[in-house]
Amino acid sequence: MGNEMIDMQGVSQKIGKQLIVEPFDYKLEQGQVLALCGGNGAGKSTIIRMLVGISQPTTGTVEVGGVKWKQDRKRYAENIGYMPDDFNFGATLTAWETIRFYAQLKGIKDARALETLELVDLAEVRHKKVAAFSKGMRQRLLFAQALLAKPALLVMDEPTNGLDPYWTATFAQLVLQLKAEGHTIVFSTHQLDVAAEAADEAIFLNHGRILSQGRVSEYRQANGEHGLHQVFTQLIANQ
Ligand SMILES: Nc1ncnc2c1ncn2[C@@H]1O[C@H](COP(=O)(O)OP(=O)(O)OP(=O)(O)O)[C@@H](O)[C@H]1O
Repeated sequence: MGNEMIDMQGVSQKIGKQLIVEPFDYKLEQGQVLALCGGNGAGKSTIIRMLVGISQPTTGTVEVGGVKWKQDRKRYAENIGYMPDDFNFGATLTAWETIRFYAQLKGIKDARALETLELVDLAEVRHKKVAAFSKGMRQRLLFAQALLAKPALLVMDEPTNGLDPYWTATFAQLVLQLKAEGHTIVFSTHQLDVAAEAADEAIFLNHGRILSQGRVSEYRQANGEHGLHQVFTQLIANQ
């Protein structure tokens, strides 16, 4: 048996009569970074929701850290930190009150809560209300929330959405830093340059179908500097 953090076998998702994600198999080893790449409505969030256990696949099985959701939901969830897309924190709370709320839910000490805010450069503004935060600052708070418990698997849906160029580049660096600390990371993105910089593997999706999956280094080797853009454009053109 390999050292897999994620093992998805025969996974698909149907909503009503519509096949949202076609059946696929995928394994990701511990300590690796995966980027889910695809346009609007490709199925990225649907795969992420199945991975974190918010929704169950119509067919197939998902294992995280050797645990199936149905076997042991608590242990399954304990492995995962999740940054959803499109999430609004309670706007009446300050950033500090917000992160402490999530920390206390998980039995995490204040020192760690502060450390995560420092990591996303929000410690100094932590006593400001989240209502006064920009979209990018809220994204960074959401990122901090996902990191609180130092999860073995960090799953992020469109994490760079709303981030300025500085924070987009910083995000890629943070992913590499977290990888070096041993985390396994999955994130979805429209930004192929972020995928190229931070990911070891990429999955290209379109209309719920995986068109290609492979090592970023191999895509780069085969297609040069603009490897991922080239692959994506060709895959869509060949559809
Ligand atoms: N609850 C639902 N009911 C019906 N259709 C759904 C539902 N959830 C998702 N879909 C459809 O499934 C498809 C995939 O959606 P999904 O949100 O996974 O895409 P995505 O790749 O994350 O897109 P985006 O980049 O726009 O966020 C879309 O066509 C969407 O309309």
